[in-house]
Amino acid sequence: MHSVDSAPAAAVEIRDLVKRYGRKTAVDGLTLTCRSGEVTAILGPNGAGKTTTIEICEGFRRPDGGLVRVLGRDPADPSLKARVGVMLQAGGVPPAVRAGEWLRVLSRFYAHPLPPDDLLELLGLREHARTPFRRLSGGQQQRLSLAAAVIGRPELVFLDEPTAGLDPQARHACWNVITGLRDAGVSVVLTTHQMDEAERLADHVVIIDRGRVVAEGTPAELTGAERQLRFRARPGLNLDELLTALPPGSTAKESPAGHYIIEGQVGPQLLATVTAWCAAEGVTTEDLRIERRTLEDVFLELTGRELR
Ligand SMILES: Nc1ncnc2c1ncn2[C@@H]1O[C@H](COP(=O)(O)OP(=O)(O)OP(=O)(O)O)[C@@H](O)[C@H]1O
Repeated sequence: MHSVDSAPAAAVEIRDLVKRYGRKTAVDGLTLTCRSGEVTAILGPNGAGKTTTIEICEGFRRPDGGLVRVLGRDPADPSLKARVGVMLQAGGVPPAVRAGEWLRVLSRFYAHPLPPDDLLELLGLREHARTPFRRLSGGQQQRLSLAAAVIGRPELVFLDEPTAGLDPQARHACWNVITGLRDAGVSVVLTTHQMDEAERLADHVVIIDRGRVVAEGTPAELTGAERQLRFRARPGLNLDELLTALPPGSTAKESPAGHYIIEGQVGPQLLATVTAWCAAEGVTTEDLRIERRTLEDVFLELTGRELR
């Protein structure tokens, strides 16, 4: 029996979401689930519909179609305010307010806030506690926004490109805060177009392109455990012929044009066979390497385009 009061199985449930801006369809039938207690990364190139999707979940935009449930409720439900953390862009902070003061003010709205000083320390902002918001650098303002999103110990946090433009040290500080949230059982939904961020942080990765989900899974599921041989060469190589030279069970594909991927028992023997075949065909290879697939590769293979 389904009870209305039971805890939702999913932190966020999105079904057949559609959002149009005039004639432009930004989100085009998107379906995804963000599980409770997990970090879900929504990964996609510029304009894929990530921000639109997340702003609909935050209750800032209304969808044109489909269903969105956040902690089992409509995103506009006012009771979500105390339970959901949102990382706002700089706009929400009074320019003259000092960083530490801002966190202290916000913390008073919550029953069990995180200590503001701990957050400043974690995010490398301790020396800037007395700096007015307008005097903080862009990256410092961004970290303060992250602190503001999590200070109320929310059950769920939405982070739209939380580390875009940060230097490596600040990025790591943000990653630590995000993994700390997950360890504390908080559900995190973040958008990114940085592969390493998704691979590093996410339990579940949803790759979107042109407003639709093109693939999803754990980073390991998406990239596969297998190693592969990759190289670039002129487009249109006769892969059927190459396959006859390779051990049974090997696969070879060209995706996109001029980019070749061989999978199977990837080792010295396979490498030698491929290079010998290319030499016999008069094919010059570039960038020949054996490696695990990255999310970047997955995206390129799925869409034929680079992620950035
Ligand atoms: N307010 C708006 N009015 C008109 N078009 C919009 C508006 N907001 C977004 N779009 C368009 O909708 C599409 C999806 O935009 P969105 O910002 O959701 O993508 P994104 O994946 O977050 O991209 P980015 O990584 O660049 O932030 C884009 O083509 C964008 O130009």
